[in-house]
Amino acid sequence: MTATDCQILLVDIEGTITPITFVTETLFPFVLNNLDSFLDEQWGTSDLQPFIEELRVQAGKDVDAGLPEAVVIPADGDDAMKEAVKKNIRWQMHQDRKIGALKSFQGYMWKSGFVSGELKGIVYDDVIPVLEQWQQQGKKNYIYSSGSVPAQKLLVGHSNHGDISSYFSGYFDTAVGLKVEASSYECISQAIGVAPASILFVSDNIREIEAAAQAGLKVLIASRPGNAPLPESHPFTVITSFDQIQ
Ligand SMILES: CSCCC(=O)C(=O)COP(=O)(O)O
Ligand SMILES: [Mg+2]
Repeated sequence: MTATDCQILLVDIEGTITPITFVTETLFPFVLNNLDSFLDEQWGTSDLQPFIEELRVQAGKDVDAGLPEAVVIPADGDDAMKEAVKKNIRWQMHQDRKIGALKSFQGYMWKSGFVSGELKGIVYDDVIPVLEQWQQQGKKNYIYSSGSVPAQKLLVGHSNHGDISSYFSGYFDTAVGLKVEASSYECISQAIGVAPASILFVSDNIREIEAAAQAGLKVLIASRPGNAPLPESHPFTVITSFDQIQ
């Protein structure tokens, strides 16, 4: 079976359909630059509360796991807690952690930026015709990213190509498991209701590609400007543009 025999195109975001620089030079600075004022304004609101609780629970796990420099978040709700949350987020973002609690919070902060138009998701031009073509052929496109599902929807709903969400039939984040674990791809295959071999996964991260291949998915590595270098030798096909998907 070749890639075009697949029924499902499952794409990563950062480094695959979106430049890494958009994430590191636009999305992440938006959080870091607005963090203090955002938390000062939103502190105590019921909308913010679940995100803070998720961060607090994760901080407890990080401390228990003995992570160096892990920042404890107290449960008292006062200024000390707010300052610990700020410190915790900065610590996690400094390490570019792909942890659900951080990703959910980032997505919550990005919402105002995408809705106001200050943020516009960047999607490579070569991606759009392929999404369109797969859909026209009765196939389906999905996203699997470490970014939270709400953040994924914001990015494709407010992109440089307009609202491209109609090309996507569904979204997965690390709620199904880490992207470097084969079981996550088995979960996705079950959730979509197709055999792993009918799914083509495209990602810039070779560890994710290895995990997906182990689960039986077809895989392609995306090599985009600015992506991390790949090992000299590996068994996978590399594409530099989505028009090479065939
Ligand atoms: C709107 S998704 C934001 C990008 C992000 O935070 C991220 O971690 C993307 O990771 P990926 O799994 O898509 O490489
Ligand atoms: Mg990626």
